[in-house]
Formats: sequence, structure tokens, C-alpha cells
Amino acid sequence: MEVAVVGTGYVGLTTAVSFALHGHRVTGVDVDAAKINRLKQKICPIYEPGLEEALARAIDSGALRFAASLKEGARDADVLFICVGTPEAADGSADLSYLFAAVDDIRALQADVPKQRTVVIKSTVPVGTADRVAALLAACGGIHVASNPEFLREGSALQDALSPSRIVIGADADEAFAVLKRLYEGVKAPRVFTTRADAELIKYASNAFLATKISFMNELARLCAVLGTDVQTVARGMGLDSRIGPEFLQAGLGFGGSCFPKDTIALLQLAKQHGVSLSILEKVRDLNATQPDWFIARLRDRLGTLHGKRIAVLGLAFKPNTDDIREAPSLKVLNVLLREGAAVSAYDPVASPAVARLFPQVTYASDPYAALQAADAAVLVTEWKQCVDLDWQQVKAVMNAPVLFDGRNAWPADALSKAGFVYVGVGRS
Ligand SMILES: NC(=O)C1=CN([C@@H]2O[C@H](COP(=O)(O)OP(=O)(O)OC[C@H]3O[C@@H](n4cnc5c(N)ncnc54)[C@H](O)[C@@H]3O)[C@@H](O)[C@H]2O)C=CC1
Ligand SMILES: O=C(O)[C@H]1O[C@H](OP(=O)(O)OP(=O)(O)OC[C@H]2O[C@@H](n3ccc(=O)[nH]c3=O)[C@H](O)[C@@H]2O)[C@H](O)[C@@H](O)[C@@H]1O
Repeated sequence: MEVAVVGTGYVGLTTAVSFALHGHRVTGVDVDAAKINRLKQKICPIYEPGLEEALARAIDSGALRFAASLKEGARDADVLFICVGTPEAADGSADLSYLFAAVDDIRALQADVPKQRTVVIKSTVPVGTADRVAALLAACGGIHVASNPEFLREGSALQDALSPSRIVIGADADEAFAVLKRLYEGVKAPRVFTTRADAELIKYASNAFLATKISFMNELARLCAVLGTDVQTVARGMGLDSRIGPEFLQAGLGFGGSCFPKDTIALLQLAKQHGVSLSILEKVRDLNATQPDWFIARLRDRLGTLHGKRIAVLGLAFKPNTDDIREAPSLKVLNVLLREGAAVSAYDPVASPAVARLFPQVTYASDPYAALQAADAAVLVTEWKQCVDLDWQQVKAVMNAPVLFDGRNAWPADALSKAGFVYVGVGRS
């Protein structure tokens, strides 16, 4: 089948590569000409483990190519996946302008080269969007519209796309279901066939529920900090109940990234537009917004003041194994530290250049020990392996004071306390 993928960001590029590896002929299309040029040279524009090698393999096999426009590279496409961004608009709802621009391009393509096609929305969009797109494309004739939300995680995007937890397909015509069934033939995963609206809501509900688990644990961690109980042990004990499950019970500095924050807010906005209050989710959002402040307040208490203190921040990306800093907790942490007059040195294996554009006043180190040099305290913000597996003797030797604030509960608390460090985790005894 001829597949076009519109938008070659985290989701689009991963989708294009994974369909190509599954034997389809794929064209990735993006309005960003520089990105397309790099992709044609097999250069992956994002940091995503395994993706660059797979990209090269897919291009070399002849299954994957790239084009700067649909008319240039996707005239024969039977299936067009829309994978453009749907960022947060000023009122919190999803900004659909990129999506509708892509729909306009598809309409123009269809007018030029009329053909039976299936347009599949993979971008995360509010309930009713696929119906709106179907109405817009109805006049072209020959086009079915389906919803096929994506559940991949950054840092393991390719692996998640090749072996997804489930494939959700929403459509209103047998032909569209048949096309997507063929396309995903050979991918082992449970299928959910439903309406477009259900598919759209499954995506938001999944992200909102995972975000709720995290905020629940973060709030519980605040109680643990007062009671002297250990949220890690509590989470382990809870997670052994298969009805709860062990995942997403990790307390920390709150959830970041390009999706949980914007998707929880977009779902709240959607509900509000329909006169429904999602009060649990409102609390999830509010708690998440204050979690870095809550933790840094403990650091301030410990040091007396942040003013004039030298603080090492380890990890800047919103999670390990990605260069993505969208809504990263590190940005909130840096904001507070700098606002209160601390001198900050930071380390991240890949995300420093992006953060440096926002915070030029921070010193960016090329390894964790350089960041820790003469520090009055260290804060672990992202649990990169390089920031977790440290030589603690060396850490102690280079720091001004052995004060460790573990924002991810990833450092060995007991061993560090025994070794004479002051260790403070998120809700750990
Ligand atoms: N990043 C992630 O882990 C996940 C994201 N999603 C959803 O997938 C969608 C895409 O997210 P990302 O890949 O992170 O976005 P991104 O920002 O990394 O990539 C979007 C790409 O679309 C391109 N684009 C914009 N308008 C275009 C147009 N008219 N024609 C062609 N290309 C166009 C941009 O130049 C950019 O390269 C969003 O709706 C997001 O919520 C869903 C699951 C996971
Ligand atoms: O819609 C999306 O974009 C994606 O959003 C998340 O994926 P992602 O944002 O890449 O990363 P996660 O691993 O889910 O982590 C999100 C944030 O939550 C935090 N987190 C995660 C798990 C946990 O137990 N505790 C916790 O604080 C992470 O540190 C990170 O800041 C979902 O896991 C994906 O299924 C979904 O497709």
C-alpha cells in the first residue's frame, strides 16, 4: 500500500519508519524543508534511541522517502496519516490550525489527482475533529476519514510503534476499517474497532488517567514526607495488586512533556465546552503545576536561603532518553532557583543546547561532576543513567556540601545516607 505521513516529528517520523519496516511504501512529508533535507540524508532530527539506524535501513531498502509537499511526493498515496502537532492554544484547547492546514493540502491533492483514499488522523485531537475533517473532505469525493490515535512514548518511540499495546481504529465505513486492517496486518496487538469519536476520547482518557496516577502518587508523597513513610515502598506494595499495576506510580517533580500537560488541559477544556466539570482532572493539573515548587521549598528550608547558593541541576529533558524539553519540570526548577538568586550549573546528555536558549544565565557542564563542582546542593531532575549511576566518592569530593535532593527517587537513598550525604527524596523516609 502507498502511505503518506504528513508531519515528520516524533510521531510522524516514527510512524513512517515503522510502516516502511513493515513492508509498505511510505513517503514522509513536512512543511519544514530543512527537516526534509536532513531526513533525505538519513539524519534523524530528533534524539530517539534506534530511530536513526532504522531510518537509514528503511531508506536504503527503498521503502521510505521524503518530500516537501504532498503534490511532490504523495500523489499516489492510498492512505494519508496526519501526524502534525496539536499544541495548546491560548485558552487551553488543542490548536488545530496545523491539522486543518494539512487537510487543505490533502483537499488540493485530491482535486489534482482524484483517487480513492483514506485519511487517518493520528494526531491527538478533541472529540468531533475527525467528523469535522470528514465534512470538509466530503466535497472532494473518494475520501474516507478514520481516527487512529498514537500511544507511543518518547525515548522508546520506535519500539512502541513496532509493538504497540493496542491499535485503536475509529471509522464510519467498512472500507476505512478494511484499509487499516490491511495496513496493520502483521502487527501483533489487540485491536479496538469503534467510532471516530470513541477513538479520539480513548486517547485523551488514557493520557489523563496516567497523569492522574502520577499526581495521586505525588500528593501521597507530600503526606509521606510528613509521616516519615516511604512513597517508593508504598508504591511497590500497591503495584503488586494487579488491579492497580506497578506502572506510573513513580512520585517525582510532576509530569512534563509535549502531551500529558497539554492533553489534560485540552480534555478539561473539551468537557467545559460541553458543560461538564472533570473535577478530579482539575486537581491533577493543579497539583502537577505546584510539584516542583513544593520540592524546591524543601531545598530552601534545608539551605536557609537559595540566594547566593550554588546548585547543580542534573537532567534537563522532560524524561530520560529524549532531547524533548517541552513542559519539562527542569524549566520550572530553573525558574525558581534563578528567581531566588541561586547560581546554577546544569548537566544533561542531550538537552542542554535547547535549555541554554531559554536560560543563558545557567552554566552548562559537559559531565555531571563538572556540574557538581563546588555545589552547595544537587537536584536530580531527570533520571538519565548518566545522572543516576555516579561515583559517589567523587561527588562528595567535588561538592561544597554533600546535600542531595533526589527529585526522581532514583538515587540509592540508604547507601547515600550511610555514606554521610544529606539525602532528601520525594516522599521518602
Ligand atoms: N510526542 C509524542 O510522544 C506523542 C505525540 N502525540 C500526538 O501526535 C501529534 C504530533 O506530535 P509530535 O510528533 O510530538 O509533534 P512535533 O512537533 O514533533 O512534529 C510535528 C511536525 O508536523 C510538521 N507540520 C506542521 N504542519 C504541517 C503541515 N501542514 N504539513 C506537513 N507537516 C506539518 C511540523 O513541521 C513538525 O515537523 C500531536 O497531536 C501529539 O499530541 C501522540 C502520541 C505521542
Ligand atoms: O500522548 C503522548 O504524547 C504520550 O504521552 C506519554 O508518553 P511520554 O510523554 O513520552 O512520556 P511518559 O513516559 O508517559 O512520561 C510523561 C511524564 O510523566 C512523568 N512520570 C511518568 C511515570 C511516573 O510514574 N511518574 C512520572 O512522573 C515522566 O517523568 C514524564 O515527565 C504516554 O506514556 C504515551 O502513551 C503517549 O502516547
